[in-house]
Amino acid sequence: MKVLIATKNAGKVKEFEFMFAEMGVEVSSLLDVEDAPEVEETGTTFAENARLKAEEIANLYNLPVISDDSGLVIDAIGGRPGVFSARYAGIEKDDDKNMDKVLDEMRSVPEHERTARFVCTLAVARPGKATVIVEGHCEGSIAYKKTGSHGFGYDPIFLVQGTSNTMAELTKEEKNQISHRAKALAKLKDQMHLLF
Ligand SMILES: O=P(O)(O)OP(=O)(O)OP(=O)(O)OC[C@H]1O[C@@H](n2cnc3c(O)ncnc32)[C@H](O)[C@@H]1O
Ligand SMILES: [Mg+2]
Repeated sequence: MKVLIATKNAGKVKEFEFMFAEMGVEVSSLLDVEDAPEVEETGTTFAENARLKAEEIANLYNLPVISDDSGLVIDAIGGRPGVFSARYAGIEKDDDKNMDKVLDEMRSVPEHERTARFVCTLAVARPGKATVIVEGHCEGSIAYKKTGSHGFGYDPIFLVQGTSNTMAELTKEEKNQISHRAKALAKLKDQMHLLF
């Protein structure tokens, strides 16, 4: 069994490969597809963007697909970067620049006001059928500096709630136990038949 994930983010692909392997399912992504389109993320919510990405790719290749729209929501700055997480510091999707921008905006925010969460919205789209959308959250707070080298995106500045570790200090096994992406995928577990 194989499922197409409608994403070009290599960090997401690795996590899906790991989580789907436990279910005996192989994963491919738009990184394996020549000339895959760049779907414009014009939505104002994770769910709208997840739907846009999944439906465009499902209709184009006439296959069931899963898309992932995710990001970091920080309370002290009005929920930013939110749906702009990938391109917060510019269109070139530079994780380091994105984190630097967040750290800079959060420099004078005291510890108890640094609460944040990762959100992951997954959409399952099938040609000619209704799209299914699920969401997972992972609570935490924003560190004052980057620590750790695992994971991707904002992981080095995200302190996991109830620990003194950033998400980037966790092993992939640990992250995939508690992450927003793992929680969202768990909600799809009894709907896997939609994909095959
Ligand atoms: O749209 P696709 O092709 O899937 O890839 P993308 O990188 O553009 O993905 P999004 O539009 O969903 O943007 C989400 C951004 O949020 C961040 N992000 C999402 N999940 C994360 C995670 O588990 N850890 C750290 N950062 C994460 C990361 O910077 C992503 O680029
Ligand atoms: Mg994107």
